[in-house]
Formats: sequence, C-alpha cells, structure tokens
Amino acid sequence: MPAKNSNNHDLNCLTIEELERHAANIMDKQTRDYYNEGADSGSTVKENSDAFKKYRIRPRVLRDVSKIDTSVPLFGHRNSIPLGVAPTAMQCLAHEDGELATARACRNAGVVMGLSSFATTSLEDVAAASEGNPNALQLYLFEERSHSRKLIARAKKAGFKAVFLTVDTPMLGRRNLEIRNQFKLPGHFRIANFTEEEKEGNGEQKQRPSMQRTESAAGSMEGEERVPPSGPITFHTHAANPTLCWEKDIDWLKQECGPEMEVWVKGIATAEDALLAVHHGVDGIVVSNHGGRQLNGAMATLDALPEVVEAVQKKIPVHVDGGIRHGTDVFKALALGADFVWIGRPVLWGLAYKGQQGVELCLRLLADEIRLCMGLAGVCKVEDISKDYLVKIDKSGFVARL
Ligand SMILES: Cc1cc2nc3c(=O)[nH]c(=O)nc-3n(C[C@H](O)[C@H](O)[C@H](O)COP(=O)(O)O)c2cc1C
Ligand SMILES: CC(C)CC(=O)C(=O)O
Repeated sequence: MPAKNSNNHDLNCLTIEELERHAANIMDKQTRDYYNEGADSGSTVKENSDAFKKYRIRPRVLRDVSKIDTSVPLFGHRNSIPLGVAPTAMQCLAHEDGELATARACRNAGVVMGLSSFATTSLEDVAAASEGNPNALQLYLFEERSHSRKLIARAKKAGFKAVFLTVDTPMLGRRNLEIRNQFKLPGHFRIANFTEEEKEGNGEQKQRPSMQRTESAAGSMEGEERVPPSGPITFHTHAANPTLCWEKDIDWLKQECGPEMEVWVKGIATAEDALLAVHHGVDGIVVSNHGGRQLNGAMATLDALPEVVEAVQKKIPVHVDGGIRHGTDVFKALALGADFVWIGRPVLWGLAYKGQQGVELCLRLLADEIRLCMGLAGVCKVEDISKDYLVKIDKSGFVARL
C-alpha cells in the first residue's frame, strides 16, 4: 500500500489513536511509560478522554458551510485552529530534534506552542525556530526566586507572549512506572533552560540538572522545618513548590512579567479558584489536571469546565486541556464554553513517530477534523459554537439539552 494518497494523507496514520500506537512501538519503555502514564491507578487519564463521550453533537443543516474559518485570536495573532500545543517536559526523549521540531511544526501550522520550563532545548533556541510564531513559557515558580526571575527575563527578551504558571504541582503526583523504572534523563540530554545555573554552581550545584525522582518531591514532614531545595535543579526537587499561594506569588509574577507578557494560571479545576484567578488579575485560565498526572481521582477536565466558565462570566479567557484526541472533542469543549484547547501527549506521539513531520501530521489531523466537524454541525465560525450544539447523555441513556 502506498504511504500517501493524492490528498496527502499518511495512509498508515489517519487518527490520533493510530499515532499513539505507532509511537508506542517506537519509543523505549522508559520514555513511553513516562509520557503515557498518569498518577496512581491512572483513572483520571482515562476519564479525561471518556468525559467527551457523555456529550453528543446536535448538527444543524442547510446553512451554507462552504466557507469555514477555524482561526481564533490569541496573543495578538490568529491561531489557525482553536488549539495549541501544551507544554510537556523533555521532548528530546521522543525525538532528537525535540522542542525544535515542535516549534517548527507549530510555526508551519500557525499554532501556538507552550514550552516547558523543563525542556531539553533552551527557550532562546525555541524562539528562534518559531520565527515570530507565538509561544508561551510554562513556569514552575521555584522557591529560590532568582532562578525564576532570570528565566522570566530571558523569556521576555526572547519575545514570549505569556507565562503559564503551573499551579497543580504543590507536590508531584505519584507515578508508579516512573518510580519502578527509576526514570531519569539520559546523560546526553540537558534541562536546557538551567545550564547557566549549573555552570555558575554555588558549590552545591556542581552536578548537572538531573531528572532523578527523589523523595523530597513530597515536601517536608509535619513538625519538620521546611528547607527550600538547593543543589542541582531537578524536576523532582524544583517543579513541585508547596509554598506557592495566591497572595504571595501572583502579584510578584505579574510584576516580573510586566506589560510584555501575559500571566496565566494552568491547573485550575474549580469555580472557587477561577474566581480567585479573576480577583488576582491573571490574564487567563487553563482548566487542567496535568493530563491526570497529579491528583488521580480529580474531576475530568471537561466535567470541571462548566463551573469554571460559569464563575468567570467571560471576564478572562478560559482554556482547557486533557484527553483531547479528536476534532469533535475540541468542538465539544468549545460548546461547553472553553475559548481554546491544548493537547499534550498527541504531540509527543507525533514527535516520536516522525519528528517535525509527525507533529505536523498530528496538528493536520486535528485541524482537518475540527473543520469537518464544524461543517457537518453547520457552524462556519468558531465563536458561533455554543451549547445549543450539544446534548448530554447520562448513564441510563437519557438525552438532555444543556
Ligand atoms: C510527558 C508529559 C510532560 C508534561 N510536562 C509538563 C510540564 O513540564 N509542565 C506543565 O505544566 N505540564 C506538563 N504536562 C501536562 C501538559 O501540559 C498537559 O496539561 C496535559 O498533557 C494535557 O493532557 P493530554 O496529555 O491528555 O492532552 C506534561 C504532560 C505530559 C504527558
Ligand atoms: C518537569 C516535570 C515535573 C514535568 C511534568 O510536569 C510532568 O512530567 O508531568
């Protein structure tokens, strides 16, 4: 069978599920387990995807859908689809070109890229590869402020449009395969945004930034005085920061980012926190449970979305991620009030499958599905997608209008 047909389809890979299967065969076990697993039993990873099945689309017909515009405004640009690439750490594990491949694919697709603080490519190199396509820097705000301050200043200088503060990691979730595999970043890779800190070394920082899980990720024991992490910047010592709080940290971050970069919070799951986010003047919210990698047993993000949308009352944009694998999933999330969605693992699968080409394929599959879904549902513009286009099906099969 030819690998491509006249529509330029990759005949071996026509869906995100197929991409996942190809990637699983290509990645080594350590990487596959690290990328794909969730916390504890992994039930939240599954529920994030399953939540979409509770909704069905109510298509409208005879509406002239010959001109469909899938683009949306974001960070002063037009994003070609209402979807962005969520920040995921250490992309060089999937493919040697890592974050550079993702940045180039995003640039070619006109899709925003979120870059993890714990990337294997520096933010300056990613910005250069993006050639003006907008990026957001995901931030793990360290207790040791000077490192974060430097990173923010570098992102500003490199032209990043926003900082996404991850707020669902006061401690790191327990990922059992990661522990069992004694997962660590192979020696030839770098946590590229912190190599300067490593060189500067303060005596305790002679080792290079490592990725080995340590028990300090769980925070201090009751009665023990908490000592901020020192030594090499590892994700297990520095990504989790149990001291983060609204009062102390959000104002500080807004001040550091200044007018040049928006400040978003990633990892909101309740109306209460959404209201606090609005109160503290952040520029936007991402409803997320970290792809089920943090609190297993948390609500699926699609289930958390309506209360956040209701609380925010359109005062700031609400985005969502978690389990999005089809164009129809994007449509459903938007119909429930999200302004935009982000995808995490599918991009890693694309990278593993064929590097930049694989990420382009991933984005193209979803872009095609979004357009097709809009056309078949009778919607020409993204802003016209509303809850009128959805019904919810409960366990007994009862169909309810929203
Ligand atoms: C392997 C992996 C690494 C991740 N790294 C980060 C990270 O460094 N920072 C962060 O805020 N979220 C991180 N995430 C979470 C994603 O940004 C996103 O919330 C999640 O992947 C969305 O769910 P999905 O993978 O089902 O699309 C990571 C997710 C995965 C799967
Ligand atoms: C640097 C990390 C903590 C990456 C992450 O967020 C994850 O593995 O889920």
